Amino acid sequence: MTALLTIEGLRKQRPDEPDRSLFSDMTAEIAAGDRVALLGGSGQGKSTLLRIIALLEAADGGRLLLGGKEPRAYAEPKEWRRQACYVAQQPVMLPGSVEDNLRAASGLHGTPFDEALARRLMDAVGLADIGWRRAAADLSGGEKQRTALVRALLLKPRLLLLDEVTASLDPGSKDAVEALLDTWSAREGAACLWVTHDLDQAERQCRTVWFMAEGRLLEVAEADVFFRGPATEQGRRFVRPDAEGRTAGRAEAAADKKPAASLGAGSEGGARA
Ligand SMILES: Nc1ncnc2c1ncn2[C@@H]1O[C@H](COP(=O)(O)OP(=O)(O)OP(=O)(O)O)[C@@H](O)[C@H]1O
Repeated sequence: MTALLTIEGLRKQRPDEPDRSLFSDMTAEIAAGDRVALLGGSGQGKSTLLRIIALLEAADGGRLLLGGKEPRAYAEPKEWRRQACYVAQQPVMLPGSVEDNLRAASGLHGTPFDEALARRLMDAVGLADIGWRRAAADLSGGEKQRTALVRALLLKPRLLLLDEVTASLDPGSKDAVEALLDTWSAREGAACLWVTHDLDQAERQCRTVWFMAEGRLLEVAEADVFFRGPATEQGRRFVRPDAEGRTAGRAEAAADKKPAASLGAGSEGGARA
């Protein structure tokens, strides 16, 4: 079966030092509906890789295929980006109101705006009471982050590129977003590629880990195998258990499984084949 996303020998030079690679020889695949955590220390190029996959930045070598097709086989980059949607850590709100932002995707792609779904999604991320006429620029960082996520989900992408999407959220909102993405991924068959520094979140949300270190994809492993014992010394140092067996990135209270989000009646309508 054709992978949803294939990256082959991807290479990126460092923006500040073009003679040195940021990463090279990145080869991996994501299947439809898969959930992958892209882990690694700060500055490895995780966000850069997500942005390359979303065609927001160019690679310096290698190939990308989405649904078995290269970017040039798509009529326009926006058609690729609708299917492989990047959700930024620092979300950019478009000028105008919350509603303008929620309607942006349908405006761009000429598809009808599903207001009922937008309301259910805003409810699921804890923004049921936010006024849609409010200026989007005035929202708090966490409100912007959740609005940007809902805006992305309304596109019904096949691949969500999630760049630390819960980083500005309080614990309750973070749980709500995780529960929504759980439900959404199962219901829509959307694959998720998570960049997160929260190892508990990675373990809860993902079946597969891609571990980046030393400018390469050093390990691709099932998440439970990786978290039980990384295959490389670099991986073991990254996971680094303390005396109680926890790792540096783990929040103590976060080990419990979170309840699934309810999207209410009618949200099955957009399920993909
Ligand atoms: N536009 C840019 N100009 C100059 N340097 C950049 C630019 N974008 C990224 N970099 C550099 O490229 C490297 C990789 O950045 P990137 O944000 O992709 O790493 P990361 O693994 O996501 O890091 P973190 O975990 O800290 O978010 C960093 O050294 C960063 O400073």
